[in-house]
Amino acid sequence: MPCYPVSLDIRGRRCLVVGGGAVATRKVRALIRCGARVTVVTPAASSEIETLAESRRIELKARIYRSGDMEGMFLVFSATDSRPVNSQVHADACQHNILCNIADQPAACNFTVPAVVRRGDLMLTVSTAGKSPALSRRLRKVLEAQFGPEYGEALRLMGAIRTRLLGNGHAPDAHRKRFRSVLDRDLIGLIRRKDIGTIDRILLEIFGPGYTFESLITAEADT
Ligand SMILES: C[C@@]1(CC(=O)O)c2cc3[nH]c(cc4nc(cc5[nH]c(cc(n2)[C@H]1CCC(=O)O)[C@@](C)(CC(=O)O)[C@@H]5CCC(=O)O)C(CC(=O)O)=C4CCC(=O)O)c(CCC(=O)O)c3CC(=O)O
Ligand SMILES: NC(=O)C1=CN([C@@H]2O[C@H](COP(=O)(O)OP(=O)(O)OC[C@H]3O[C@@H](n4cnc5c(N)ncnc54)[C@H](O)[C@@H]3O)[C@@H](O)[C@H]2O)C=CC1
Repeated sequence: MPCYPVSLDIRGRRCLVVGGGAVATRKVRALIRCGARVTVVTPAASSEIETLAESRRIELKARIYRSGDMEGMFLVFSATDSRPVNSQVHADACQHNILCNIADQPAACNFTVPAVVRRGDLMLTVSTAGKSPALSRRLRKVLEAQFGPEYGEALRLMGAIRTRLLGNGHAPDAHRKRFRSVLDRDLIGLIRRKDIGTIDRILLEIFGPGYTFESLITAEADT
């Protein structure tokens, strides 16, 4: 059965990470970057987890896992080196209906974590449904080489144009055509070459006065 892809907004949500080794640390790093409220439960933590706890960016419970740790969690990750502990976390998460990721048991995961390339708010992900993380990593590197920072900037520009157009009313058919034509005019290449003069001429032609690269790009902050 294929996996269902989603992009989760986890800002302010409580997430539990059981374990404090290399895999747990990778999960913690990704979670706090996306604004989650992270609790780590582990008797032995990596220095990165220790530092995050000291600066109060995460909560650290320096002990072995207990079923009660699951209470009130939005997502749960188990990355201990003990299969029975990981299985217990899985059983507890199932009982509480909480989505869980179990590091050593892809088949028991409700969700797996893909390899990620970020360019501003643009996110490219690779998943192999747990079959080959090495292949995910390899494809991530291919994507990284192919999609440079210009894609992040293009997204910022397209987002700003869209916000402004939608602010003036909905007209999906007309908007779709205009968005396609700006992309058809090699917007990405023009941004890569920093040819702002040509971009502004194209924007004027397609969207009319007031749509300049500089004004749009400064209006749109990455989230
Ligand atoms: C199922 C999943 C569960 C989950 O964690 O969500 C899972 C499970 C396991 N990983 C294992 C090993 C490795 N994991 C990596 C790397 C990554 N693993 C990631 C995700 C996932 N790993 C999920 C599936 C994602 C998918 O569908 O592809 C990435 C993409 C994202 C991230 O973790 O941040 C990140 C790359 C980030 C990047 O570089 O961009 C490497 C590569 C390396 O380090 O060079 C190796 C060694 C090479 C190899 O084994 O392939 C083992 C075996 C342990 C053992 O041998 O016993 C298991 C357990 C098992 O399979 O039993
Ligand atoms: N999903 C993935 O991307 C990968 C998964 N793995 C799997 O993930 C597991 C963890 O890998 P590493 O982080 O390298 O291991 P590690 O040995 O560095 O860390 C294990 C951690 O689990 C903690 N732990 C042990 N018992 C515990 C308990 N009862 N409660 C709470 N914490 C406990 C330990 O204190 C330690 O911090 C491995 O068993 C491996 O099979 C390995 C590589 C990649």
